[in-house]
Amino acid sequence: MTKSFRTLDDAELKGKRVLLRVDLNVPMDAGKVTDTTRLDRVAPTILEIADKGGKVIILAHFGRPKGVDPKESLRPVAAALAEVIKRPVGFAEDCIGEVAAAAIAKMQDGDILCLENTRFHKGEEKNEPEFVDELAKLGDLWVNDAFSAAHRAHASTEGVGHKLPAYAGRTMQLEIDALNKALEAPKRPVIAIVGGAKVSSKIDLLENLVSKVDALVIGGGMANTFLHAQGINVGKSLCEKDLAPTALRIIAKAEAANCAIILPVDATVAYHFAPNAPAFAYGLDSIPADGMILDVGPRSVARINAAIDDAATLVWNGPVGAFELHPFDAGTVAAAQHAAARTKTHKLVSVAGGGDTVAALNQAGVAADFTYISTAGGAFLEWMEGKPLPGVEVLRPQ
Ligand SMILES: Nc1ncnc2c1ncn2[C@@H]1O[C@H](COP(=O)(O)OP(=O)(O)O)[C@@H](O)[C@H]1O
Ligand SMILES: O=C(OP(=O)(O)O)[C@H](O)COP(=O)(O)O
Repeated sequence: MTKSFRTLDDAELKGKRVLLRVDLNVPMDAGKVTDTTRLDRVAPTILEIADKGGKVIILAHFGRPKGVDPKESLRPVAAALAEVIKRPVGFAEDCIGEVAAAAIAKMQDGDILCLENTRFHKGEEKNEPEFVDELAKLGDLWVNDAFSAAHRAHASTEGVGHKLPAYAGRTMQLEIDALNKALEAPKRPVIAIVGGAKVSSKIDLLENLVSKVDALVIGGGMANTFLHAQGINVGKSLCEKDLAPTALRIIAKAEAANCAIILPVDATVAYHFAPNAPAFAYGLDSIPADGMILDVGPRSVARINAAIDDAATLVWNGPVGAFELHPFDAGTVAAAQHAAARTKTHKLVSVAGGGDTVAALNQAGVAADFTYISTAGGAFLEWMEGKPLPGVEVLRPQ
């Protein structure tokens, strides 16, 4: 599949200003990167361009800021990237305009520069032509190595690819090859686990996913919206109540497609989100009004593990609990360990992806036991649905 793209093998890089789109949307805690998987994965592309004499100009987003927000700066991520690749990484406080142009003008061949969060400009997510032009004039060619952001038709993930010669980076190539290999003709039954907190941006894709998989486990923040839709009181849990009709539609579609929907049957509840906060297992008929569901409960874990036992292939995006803080990691860790053990005994092909999901599997110490770990979460699920990804399509020769 990747043969239909131009890759770094086809690019003349020496002396060129290479706009390199990567995904630096890494998990952070108190200003420190807590999982470097996405940085590790883009390192080969950065080093190859630099070593071939290109000027590496990194474009990336971080979080979902509304305008400029110092809390969502890429500066600490650029510093972490420098540690990973063991090379200096410069930083410019804007991704367009004079600040960016001046920093690029100072670059020598082989230098690496990270530009500030592209999402500080509203033109990024809107893919505005003026913003695309501002980005495009900073480079001679564009390399897309952000498979995990390829489902976004944003200026830096798609727009610039129409303005400059476009190439796939090494991670982009590897991801598509590996996913094709693992999932092109998946062994059935296929089970998907979808959790996490990005409810509104991921719920729609469940609608198509239910026709591709035999069972869908819904956990994490995503599950709360489904529970609420079924009339269950979820207290103060993360829940997007306005999406209840969507959740009910997905349940109906799953029934029509013969896809089993596996929702939590109990919950781990706390009254505040803090390390080692007192936590209690509740049945779904008795979630306290002032409590928050922060993990699936023990009976739900047993159900998830039994569903994994029935499957030949697992795809997973989104932790089933707020795994960053103990004890709310219990459900995710237990399911991850169970899937890893079955993969090791060749009973399961397991593919998991997403910035936080991979961090959770690393935390559980089992990422290496999975068949394949993708950097992508939402993009991987959209790929799974068979949807064209804008950041991939733009790489195909016109
Ligand atoms: N019940 C829950 N309540 C609140 N947050 C949750 C819950 N379950 C999971 N999360 C959060 O979901 C986040 C990950 O979601 P998401 O970004 O969708 O995953 P990924 O980055 O793997 O694609 C984590 O920060 C985790 O704490
Ligand atoms: O972290 C990402 O996706 P993921 O949460 O699906 O793994 C990507 O950087 C995309 O981020 P976005 O969902 O804010 O566009």
